Amino acid sequence: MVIGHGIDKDLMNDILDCCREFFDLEEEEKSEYKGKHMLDPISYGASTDDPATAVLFRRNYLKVMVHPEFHSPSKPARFSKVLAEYSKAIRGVVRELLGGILESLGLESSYMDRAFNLESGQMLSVANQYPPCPQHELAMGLPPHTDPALLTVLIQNGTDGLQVQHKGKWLNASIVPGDLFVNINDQLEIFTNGKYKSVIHRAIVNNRKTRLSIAMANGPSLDTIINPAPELLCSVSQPAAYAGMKYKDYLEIRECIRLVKVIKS
Ligand SMILES: O=C(O)CCC(=O)C(=O)O
Ligand SMILES: [Fe+2]
Repeated sequence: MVIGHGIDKDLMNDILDCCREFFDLEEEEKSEYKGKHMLDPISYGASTDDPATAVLFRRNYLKVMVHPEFHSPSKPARFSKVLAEYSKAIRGVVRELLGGILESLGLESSYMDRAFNLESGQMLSVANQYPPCPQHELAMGLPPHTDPALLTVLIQNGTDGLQVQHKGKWLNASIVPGDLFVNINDQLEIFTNGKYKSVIHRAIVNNRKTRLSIAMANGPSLDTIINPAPELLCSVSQPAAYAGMKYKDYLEIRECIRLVKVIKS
């Protein structure tokens, strides 16, 4: 949890309101964004659209690429302005956090631009809406997963539902409005050669209130290959435990694995 991050609370409430207003639009207005490919600049969808997730999962989502190119749905009217401002603020916090993480490993914070190409890094805004579900104990919002990027920064509308796996147990993440919940992602696990682990998490649903969360996923640029940092390796005691690949290929392989699961189910 990150507090004292300096992001205006009104801005956090505004972006949550904009996402809620987007989900409240008529279905025809949202349908132009129905996603086809995971690298579409804007994609809107529901777990019920996908045969693999239709029965068990209850989630609507809106994914928007906000960096290095900025995109935004045209409605609600102020969405674009608020999303641009919020993305910029999150990028600032992420730079600070990554700098601290690199220093904690004895590395220079300038690694961020050399190794991650953060200046042209891919940033994806993922808004998740989980409507109340009468049989909530039989359903789920999002299945257990790790996020593929470097760091994800999440906020929510005051209703909990995120769970994090720790020592084999699911722990509820209670997120205070105004705080930022930050997860380590796969590319950072690779870079640190497993010293920092990508966090396994999932979202559960409730039978009372709609939950809204916004996860800002901050990755390297799509062409970057992240390898374990040579400074953290020793050929005898700490050999590289991961093989790097282009971030774009990594994302595509993950998507293929997901689709294979859909076909098999
Ligand atoms: O809604 C949540 O709390 C989790 C969202 C999430 O894990 C994601 O968007 O990757
Ligand atoms: Fe996630």
